[in-house]
Amino acid sequence: MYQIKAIDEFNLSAFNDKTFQVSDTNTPDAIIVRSSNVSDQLITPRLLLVARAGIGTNTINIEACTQNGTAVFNTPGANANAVKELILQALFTSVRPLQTAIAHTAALTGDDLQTQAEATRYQFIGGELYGKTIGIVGLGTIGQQLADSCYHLGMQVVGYNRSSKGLQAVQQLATIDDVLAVADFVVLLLPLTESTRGIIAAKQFQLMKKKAVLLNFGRGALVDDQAVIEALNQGQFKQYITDFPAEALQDQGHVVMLPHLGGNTVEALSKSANLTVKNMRDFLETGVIRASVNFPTADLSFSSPNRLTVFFKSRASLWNDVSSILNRYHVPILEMISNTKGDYGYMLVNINLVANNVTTDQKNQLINELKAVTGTLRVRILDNLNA
Ligand SMILES: NC(=O)C1=CN([C@@H]2O[C@H](COP(=O)(O)OP(=O)(O)OC[C@H]3O[C@@H](n4cnc5c(N)ncnc54)[C@H](O)[C@@H]3O)[C@@H](O)[C@H]2O)C=CC1
Ligand SMILES: O=C(O)C(=O)COP(=O)(O)O
Repeated sequence: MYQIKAIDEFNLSAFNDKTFQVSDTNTPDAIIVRSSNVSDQLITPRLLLVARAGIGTNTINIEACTQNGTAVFNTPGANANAVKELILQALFTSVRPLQTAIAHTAALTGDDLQTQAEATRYQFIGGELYGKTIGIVGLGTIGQQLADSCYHLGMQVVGYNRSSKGLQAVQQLATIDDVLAVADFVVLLLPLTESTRGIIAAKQFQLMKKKAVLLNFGRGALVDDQAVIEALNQGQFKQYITDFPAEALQDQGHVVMLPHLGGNTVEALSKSANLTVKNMRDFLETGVIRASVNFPTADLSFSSPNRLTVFFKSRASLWNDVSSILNRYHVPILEMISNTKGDYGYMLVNINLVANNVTTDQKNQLINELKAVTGTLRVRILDNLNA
């Protein structure tokens, strides 16, 4: 029975069956998590997978997981529309003073509210997004969806991504600095990695238009908060809207903080949770990987009573070593698939232990011999639950 540990709040009813047990153990087989930190202490030899319901994996030590033979999953695209809509809402709110206008209207007293409201509405003259330039830094799933929406709103859309995307709605510029120099609104939608940490700092603010608004929906640490405060104080740009609150930014003028709301819609949470459960079940029960952060894709129909799965650091004669061990145990290979991702590989091998009279002891010996093959990082033999 697989022990599943949930680090954040989840509805785990999908895991209450004979195969899975939700548990508070510190040595789980699988972890399900949102944005919380996954402590390295949980990456034990027993840990088969970490499933991130969401996209950002900066709170998971991916390298340690890979070396431990632990697959890491996330849910690409599941919350993209939610984030896009929140950014649009933030953009609209940044050009029309809606909150103050609503508060002002609510505070009016007397008989003729309409006349009073119209007499004072000049205080709330806003601007339009139409015709303005939006610069999107990070043209992944969210960035592309945002670019399309902004294009259809009549905005000029420029963007930067480390790889060229060939997008119709976006004029892709060569550097982030090029984007900062021309944009009225800059939206950060990068993942947090060693190369993106602090990517927007003092030098970048000097390039921005004085009336520009910076919207950070990627991660707080993409931006140097102290430099934000200084740049705003010096009037180098107009406003910082961030989905990642920080003490340094509290009570600072021209800073708007949201409590990490981007993916927080019923629809996005449900899509992420469903995909997470599917990723986990597929991998634990059949070894199949449709999309993982660190394991290669591998999908093979589980048409045999048993299946061997091996995650390994690629090496020329590894397959020869694995197949000769299977031969020695008289286990024929019925079907197999092997794929690589970077330096690592993953194979699914359909086998039949029952027909070949392999005892439980022999099966355990077989697993130990396979684990001893140079380069193997995780070896599993699965029983076909539908056989
Ligand atoms: N505020 C919120 O609640 C949410 C925030 N996010 C953040 O937004 C990020 C993007 O999300 P998605 O678009 O779904 O992910 P994605 O993986 O589809 O897109 C990321 C894009 O960034 C590009 N990129 C990576 N490193 C780069 C670099 N150094 N320079 C330039 N481009 C680089 C990639 O090529 C890719 O196009 C996530 O990693 C996460 O940190 C995502 C979802 C919700
Ligand atoms: O998917 C992401 O990267 C997000 O930032 C959303 O995270 P959450 O699941 O809302 O904690």
